[in-house]
Amino acid sequence: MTLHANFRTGYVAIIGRPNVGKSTLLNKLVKQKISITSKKAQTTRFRINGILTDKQTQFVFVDTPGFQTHYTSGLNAAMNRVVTQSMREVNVILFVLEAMCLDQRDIAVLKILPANVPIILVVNKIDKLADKNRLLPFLGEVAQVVKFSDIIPVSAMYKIQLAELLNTIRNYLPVSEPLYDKDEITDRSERFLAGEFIREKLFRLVGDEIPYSTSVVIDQFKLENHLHKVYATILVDKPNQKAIIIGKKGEKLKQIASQARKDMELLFGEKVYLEVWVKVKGGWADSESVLRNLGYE
Ligand SMILES: Nc1nc2c(ncn2[C@@H]2O[C@H](COP(=O)(O)OP(=O)(O)OP(=O)(O)O)[C@@H](O)[C@H]2O)c(=O)[nH]1
Repeated sequence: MTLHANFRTGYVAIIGRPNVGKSTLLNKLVKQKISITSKKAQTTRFRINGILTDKQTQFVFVDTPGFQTHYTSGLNAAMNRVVTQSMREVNVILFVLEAMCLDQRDIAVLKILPANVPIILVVNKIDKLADKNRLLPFLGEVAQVVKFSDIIPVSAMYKIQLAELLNTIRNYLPVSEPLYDKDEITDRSERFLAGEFIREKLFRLVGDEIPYSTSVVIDQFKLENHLHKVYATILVDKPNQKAIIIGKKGEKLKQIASQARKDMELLFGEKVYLEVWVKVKGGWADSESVLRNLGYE
């Protein structure tokens, strides 16, 4: 590919409280399912890069975990560290809000944004607005809290104004050659994404109280004659949680594994053999060494 004379490349952080639509936005921008989405809050725990390369620009997106203001376990402290770290290294921050919703949790996130990085306010879910006239006064209210470089209302889900958003982001990226091959969508390994898919199904299919205390570990990930073999363990705190995840006659776990396997096959483009076990591991969310093993810094 011959490079455009003013080709730009840079890092973009997507920040916002849980459930405002950060993962959806990233997925729609990079046009492929990479980050996990769910109706429940806080499904993203890791930093995930999504990469979009067009003729003039390479956007390297950093999807950050839902910033946690309510709980104080070691896990959430680790997650907040990841958020703060990822923000200092980027060229521009997208601060995502849900239209007409500005509360203390959003303000808590706004307070940790670094002063020296441009911030674009992305007001998401405008498709839900029955009365569009209410948007302008709302934007005025938010602009009083922090000075934004730009304000772009969008609907991530319905891809409204995403081209405008990309054009605006581009203005803040330095002229530079691409950092990644143009076909790369994420620098996360397939192994990592396999774990993310299982976690997503847990969030979708298991009752409310369970997922926050669970984690997924990929024990083995190998490719044999075009067959991906994935062996995973879901770690839970208590035996009753294990029973819920497994379900009656193992039905729930079967459903989780089968849906996760289908997503993996789509992404890898090949057949997947998936085995998922559930193990009780008390108190893991507060143990520093377990957190390190799971990939948190
Ligand atoms: N109506 C509407 N719903 C949206 C839009 N964008 C996201 N959603 C929904 O909002 C919910 C949360 O979206 P996510 O993308 O998982 O949110 P998130 O900010 O990444 O959440 P965490 O991972 O918890 O931090 C999901 O049910 C999405 O389908 C949008 O533009 N319009």
